[in-house]
Parts: sequence; C-alpha cells; structure tokens
Amino acid sequence: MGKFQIESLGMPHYKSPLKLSTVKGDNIFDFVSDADRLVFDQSMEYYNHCLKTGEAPLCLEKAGPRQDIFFDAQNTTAAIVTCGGLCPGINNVIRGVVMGLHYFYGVKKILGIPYGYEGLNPEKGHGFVELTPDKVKDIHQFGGTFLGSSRGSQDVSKMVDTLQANNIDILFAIGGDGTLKGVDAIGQEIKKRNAKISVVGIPKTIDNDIDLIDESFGFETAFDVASPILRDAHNEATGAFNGISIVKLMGRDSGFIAASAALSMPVVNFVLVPEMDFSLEGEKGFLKALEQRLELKRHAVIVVAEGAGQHLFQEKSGVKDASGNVKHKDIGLFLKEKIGEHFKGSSVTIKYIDPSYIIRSAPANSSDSVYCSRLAYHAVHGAMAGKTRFVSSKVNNKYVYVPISEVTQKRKEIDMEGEFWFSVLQSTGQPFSWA
Ligand SMILES: Nc1ncnc2c1ncn2[C@@H]1O[C@H](COP(=O)(O)OP(=O)(O)OP(=O)(O)O)[C@@H](O)[C@H]1O
Ligand SMILES: O=P(O)(O)OC[C@H]1O[C@](O)(CO)[C@@H](O)[C@@H]1O
Ligand SMILES: [Mg+2]
Repeated sequence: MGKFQIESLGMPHYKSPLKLSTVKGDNIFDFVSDADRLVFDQSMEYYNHCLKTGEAPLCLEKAGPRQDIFFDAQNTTAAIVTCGGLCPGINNVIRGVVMGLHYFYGVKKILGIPYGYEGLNPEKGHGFVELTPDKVKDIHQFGGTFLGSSRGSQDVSKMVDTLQANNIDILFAIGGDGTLKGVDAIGQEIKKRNAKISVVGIPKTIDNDIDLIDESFGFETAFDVASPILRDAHNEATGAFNGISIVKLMGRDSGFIAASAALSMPVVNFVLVPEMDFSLEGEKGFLKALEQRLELKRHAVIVVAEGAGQHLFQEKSGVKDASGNVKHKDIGLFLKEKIGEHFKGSSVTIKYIDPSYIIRSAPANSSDSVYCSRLAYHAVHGAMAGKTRFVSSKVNNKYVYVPISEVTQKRKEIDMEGEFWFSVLQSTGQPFSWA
C-alpha cells in the first residue's frame, strides 16, 4: 500500500442517502471521489524533483462524502471515545459526529464510551452512554469532555472483544498521539480478525504536536486563553522597577503554545521552548540577556514552555504518567529560583504565574468551533464510506484523510530554522542563538 493510501474495509455497496450532485455548475455540492487527491508537498523543489525523476507526486485523499458507502446506516452502530488530556473543542467534535451520523446518514445507534480506553474494558464497569442529537445539542458550550477521559494502557485485544461483543461498526477516537497509536493498534487487531469495523482518529492536543497536519483543534483556543494572561503578566512586570514576570505554559515536548501566545500578545521578551538549547550562565547565557534587557527597559516578560530547559536539571525526571509520558521537572519554579539567586542584592521583583490547566479546559473559541465541526463531519463521511485507520485532518489548508500510521511516526516540533520561530524572535527581540 502506497504512502498516504487510505485503507478500506471493502467495496462500498450502498448508495449514500445524501442528496448531493455529481455535476459542476448546479449549485449543489458534489460527492467527493477517492480519486480526488491533493499534492502534499507544494514546493517548487518537489515539483522539479518529480519532473526530473518522472515520479508521481505524493498525494493525499480529499475528505468528504462519497457517493457509494460501505455501511448500511439503518443497521450501523457507532461509538465515540475521548482519551488523554483535555482540549478545547472535544465536545464540539462529539456533537458534530453525532449530528453527522444521525442527520446525514440516519445512523440510529451511537454509543459514548466513558473515560477513554478504560471504557472499552468491561472490568472497569463504566458501561456506555447512548448519544442522541438531543443529548449532545448543547455540549459545545462547555469545555472538557462530555464523555470523560483517561490515560493508561488497556489490552488491545480486550478492547476489540468489547467492540465485537457490542456490534460496534465504527469507532471514533478523539485524542493525541497516544490515542491515535492506540486506535491504530485496535485497527490492526480488527484487521487480523478480519472484522469489518472502521476506526477513525480525530487529532486532539493543545500541544499541536501531531505530525503532518496543519494544526490540531483546540490549540488556537489554548493560546487564545493564554494571551490575556501574558498581557496581565506584562502589567505586573511594568508595575515595578526591574519587574520580571515568568509565565509557564503547557507544552510537554513542543513549544507551540508558548510561541503562539507570545506572538498573539507581543509584550513578551523571552520565549523558552523545549526545542531550544540554552544555557543560564555565561556571556551568551539567558541570565546575561535578561540583565541587559532590565538595564535597557527595567522590566521583562518571560514565557516558558513546560518542557523547556529540562537539560538544565542535574537529574532527569524519572516520573511518568499512566500512559508512559514523561512528567517534566518544574522549569518555571526553577527559573524563578535561579533568577532570584542571580539578581540577589539588586532591586528585582519577580512574579511567577502558572495558568496550568486553565488554558486547556476552556470551551472552544469560534475559530476552533468551526474547525471541530468540519473535522467531525469529514470523519463521519470517511467512516461511512468504509475507510479505516485514518485521521480526519487539515493539511495545506484543505480537509484530507491521512493514514494514522503516518501522523504517529514522530512528534511535530517547532522548526528552529523556520519562519514561524523567526517571527517569534522578531517579536521578542531575544537573541537568535544562545551559543
Ligand atoms: N502504542 C499504543 N498502543 C495502544 N494504546 C496506546 C498506545 N499509546 C498510547 N495508548 C493509549 O492511548 C491513551 C491516550 O494516550 P496519552 O495519555 O498519551 O494521551 P494522548 O492521546 O497522547 O493525548 P495528550 O495530547 O493529552 O497527550 C492511553 O489510554 C494510552 O494508554
Ligand atoms: O496532567 P495531565 O492531565 O496528565 O496532562 C498534562 C499534559 O497534557 C498536555 O496538556 C497535553 O494534552 C500537555 O501539555 C501536558 O504536559
Ligand atoms: Mg500525547
């Protein structure tokens, strides 16, 4: 199977109940065909490479409703699970999937799986929640997840047993890299058993660290919530002679939230992210740069991502969460302590702000709400067509289906040589390099 080729459960043999068109110009949306593809790498360099080598360009399958579908909607049971940390917009996605299944296709039975993959382990005794349009119609107004979530591994084989025992035909998993690896493993087990169950991922993480896709839903809301906190941190810093505000923002291994929040509220003087190597001491160290900044302006705002500067700790964090993710040492408090020691004896006021979970438990902003609905509808169309082990996503600003295995190979990080990071440096005025 070629790269980016979406796996299918079999020949679609039902006609879609959607009254769409197949001709252009009639003002009715056209069904999307599996042959509708979009070139992945749009650079001139890649175009020239393809011309030179005769290679066909790598393409992604366009998302959208198919004319022929795999599942008989009347007899289809779908299920939705949400796993990992909270993220703005989860409820919008749940709502969108339920509405799409019910109103577009007429699917009658939709089950909510409580508390993440735990809910697929009958020994936990969580049961299922029956989801109807009436039950989910208002949930987009709230942050969090209507279904509850969890971390921690579950036996893949047992989870597939549960799907089969409950005649579930489609599983929608809303989650980050771990969830997507999990649902891909479930998909592989389903394939081994030659069962006809479609598994679909909808990438969720405020860290925005899912590879290949433009952005994960909820990320924008997260830095939107962080933005006024930075404004206020700036007020605190300017309110004192040599005032320093340190704000720690989430971002386990990628610093997108810290960097985007700083760009959205351009009062930040230093952004420290996990992708960055920096030292505290020395002529080119962070403390020297901070000293120079205070000398010049008498205040400074520092935004530090949770996973930044872990190399500065003498001992690595040995602590992991239930899913095996490393729980990083507290870089915010560490910085506060080191800055305090460095400026000991001089008149410096340090304010430390840790908004922590506040940025991810908020409801989705308008832009994320739009995004969540569209991702959910596309997930429904792909699943009903019998596609499996794919994520509904946006790449190069277009809605596409991408094999889950392609987005879970590595984590997305800020490119330190890229224009995005350069814009952060232009905004903060911090040194381009710490070496
Ligand atoms: N390779 C895997 N196979 C099966 N299940 C997995 C795998 N990796 C992770 N999981 C499961 O996926 C679930 C969610 O994983 P995790 O806690 O890492 O959150 P996440 O989806 O990555 O979201 P977040 O962005 O909050 O980290 C957990 O129940 C975890 O055990
Ligand atoms: O404390 P929890 O719920 O395990 O989650 C913390 C982690 O989850 C994230 O918010 C991603 O979902 C990370 O930024 C953070 O490191
Ligand atoms: Mg994760």
